[in-house]
Amino acid sequence: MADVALRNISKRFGATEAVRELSLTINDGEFLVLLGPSGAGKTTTLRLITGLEKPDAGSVMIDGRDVTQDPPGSRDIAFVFQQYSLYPHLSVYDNLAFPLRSPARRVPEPIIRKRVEQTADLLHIASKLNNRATRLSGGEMQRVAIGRALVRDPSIYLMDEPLSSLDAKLRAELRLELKRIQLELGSTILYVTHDQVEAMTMASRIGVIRDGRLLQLGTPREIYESPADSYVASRLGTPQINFLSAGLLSDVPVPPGTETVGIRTEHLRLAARNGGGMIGRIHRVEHLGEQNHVHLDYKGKMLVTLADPHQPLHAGQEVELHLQNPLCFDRAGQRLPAMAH
Ligand SMILES: Nc1ncnc2c1ncn2[C@@H]1O[C@H](COP(=O)(O)OP(=O)(O)OP(=O)(O)O)[C@@H](O)[C@H]1O
Repeated sequence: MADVALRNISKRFGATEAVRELSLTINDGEFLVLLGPSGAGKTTTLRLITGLEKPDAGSVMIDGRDVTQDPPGSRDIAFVFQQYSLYPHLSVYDNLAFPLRSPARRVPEPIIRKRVEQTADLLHIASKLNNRATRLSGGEMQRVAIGRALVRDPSIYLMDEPLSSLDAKLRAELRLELKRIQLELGSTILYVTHDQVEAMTMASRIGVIRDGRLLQLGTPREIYESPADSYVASRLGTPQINFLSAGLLSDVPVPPGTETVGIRTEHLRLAARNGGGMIGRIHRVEHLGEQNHVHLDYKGKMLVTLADPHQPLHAGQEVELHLQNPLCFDRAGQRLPAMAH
């Protein structure tokens, strides 16, 4: 495995600036997740690393070597796509062996067998090695697709939303497995997704990307607790963070220059009316089993928060809102440091 670095990389397609002056280092053994909406430039970033696209400016470095002008085949990168790209007429075994059988590699058959069997064990598909690739469930196919990357020992694995075509249960299962495998093998992975749960659970660090720009890079905790701006704050957290104009608050100390406060569910406590300043009216309570989503109207603005299912709350009820350390943003949406206590 190796370090991979992008230095000030830009790529334009006609009028679209897909990637703008993006710099990023993926450290050896790191699981870095690029999180961003559709069209943010995630796939283009991966394609620039593989060499399938050439940057207009900037460079790609692998282990300190500038590979910007090198052809894709020489870069020693394994790529897992969104859709499983298996050879349908081949068995699972032959699909897994395929990357090792290229004439350039000349890997002896006994070593291929060993690598394929180890990989199949790792992915819990050892019993399926003789199946035709098409005779597998969606989850098994995607395991084989991931396995085809894992049989090799490249500088880096690039993964483009590899779990997005699976149902929620399989996604959750493979998320855990991918993380386990990455830790076990010490692999370097750059993984792109628009799914915040994948980013939060698997990443060593998350890079939040929008309109081709890297907005913030940090551990999941840093990104969640100390977002650089209101957009980054809105990318993580369920229910989504609520934004309120600072002028609507009463008795909540905020730093000078605060235009908007960001209220996550853990910043908001609902209580029975008892003379407090901020009164909201419950609009709807959604019962989700282990918790309730409470939608409430505060001065004409709808807020959504979580509440304990045992707390007696119902539509039409008036409650007090108690804010604890909400996030504060200036006019431009940049986060302001919290007030000293
Ligand atoms: N070959 C191309 N020709 C023209 N425009 C392109 C090309 N590839 C990407 N783009 C544009 O560049 C921007 C970034 O696209 P990219 O595929 O990198 O986004 P993404 O973050 O991977 O999105 P998604 O999550 O939908 O895959 C988009 O506006 C897209 O339309």
